[in-house]
Amino acid sequence: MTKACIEYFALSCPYDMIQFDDHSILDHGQASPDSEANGSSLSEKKVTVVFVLGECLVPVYSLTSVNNQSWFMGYFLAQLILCSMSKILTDNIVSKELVGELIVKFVLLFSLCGPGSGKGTQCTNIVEHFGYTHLSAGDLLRAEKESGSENGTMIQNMIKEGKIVPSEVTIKLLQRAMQANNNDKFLIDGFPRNEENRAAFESVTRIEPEFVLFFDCSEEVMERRLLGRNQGRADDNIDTIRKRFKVYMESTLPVIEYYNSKGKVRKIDAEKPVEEVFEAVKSVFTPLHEKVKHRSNAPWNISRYRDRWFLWRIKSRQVVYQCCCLGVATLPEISNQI
Ligand SMILES: Nc1ncnc2c1ncn2[C@@H]1O[C@H](COP(=O)(O)OP(=O)(O)OP(=O)(O)O)[C@@H](O)[C@H]1O
Ligand SMILES: Nc1ccn([C@@H]2O[C@H](COP(=O)(O)O)[C@@H](O)[C@H]2O)c(=O)n1
Repeated sequence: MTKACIEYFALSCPYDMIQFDDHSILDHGQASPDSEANGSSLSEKKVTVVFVLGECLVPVYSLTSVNNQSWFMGYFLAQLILCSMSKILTDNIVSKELVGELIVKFVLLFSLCGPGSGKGTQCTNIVEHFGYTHLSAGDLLRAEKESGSENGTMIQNMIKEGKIVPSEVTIKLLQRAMQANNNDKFLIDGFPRNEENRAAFESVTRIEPEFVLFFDCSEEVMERRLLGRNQGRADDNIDTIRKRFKVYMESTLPVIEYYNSKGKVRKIDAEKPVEEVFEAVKSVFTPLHEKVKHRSNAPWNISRYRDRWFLWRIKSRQVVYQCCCLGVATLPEISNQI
């Protein structure tokens, strides 16, 4: 299992080791004003390439170019991987520690708490303070319903009943939202709501969360907050609220227990005032934020290899490369652009 793209290896590989089956890469290099992509320097240069092992191994063959440099590096990587992989691996694996400085992590966090515990409120604060992209599974489902999608009626009924929408629908919405965003830090709120959500997400995306936020709050307080929310939500009525609590106890708590057994849950007392809850949230986020703040500012790109979509980015100067498989998907709107 690739843990949020953490399984990296670095390969140090001289360019002349690569058997290009097509000289266009050299032609492209000569045409490029960029010295790293210059054909004459190819044979002299040694590069370190960081990439993910496992299913994400062959990611960047059909890629959209954002600029010449990243096109070049993407093409180079594809060639590197397509030629004698086993030789490269056995001869050139550098220790994971060495990669530490180069790695840019793809950070994923889940916020999994009872309805009305204040996760939406705190996620807004986290976005402002730490620069995460907040994806609320509930918001995505509500927007999908409003968009007139063929799943609209089903989603509406499930929300009204406080039931959990089938994973394939929710995961597709999450994937799309992640693909449309260049950020490398995602905070996914209200997901996974049950074991099926969790298992399906991990199997499709191969991503595990860095940690899971758990806002601890009694039903009494959550109920009072939901009834006072006044946002016109179809599920903020006492009947649906009770159903949601039942679903939460039966389906969501086991997921929290699962992550707890893996040491990933960060429990926060959510009954305190908003500001105090956020102080506790900050103390959870700050160490992680410090750890990854040297990340690359290279943009994320999306490409497809065979039936899999990949999110990738390359920083050419230090040759930092990061890739994340977003799973098997048919996304015609994106495939048309590639
Ligand atoms: N710590 C807090 N103290 C008092 N009120 C709060 C606190 N946090 C949030 N609220 C209020 O409680 C209501 C519910 O909060 P919020 O929408 O953030 O909950 P949620 O967990 O995202 O709910 P849902 O799962 O239904 O989307 C809102 O009106 C919000 O202003
Ligand atoms: N993973 C999810 C998340 C939400 N839902 C449905 O949306 C409702 C509202 O969710 P909030 O996160 O905004 O509270 C929820 O009660 C579910 O009906 C879902 O199906 N799957």
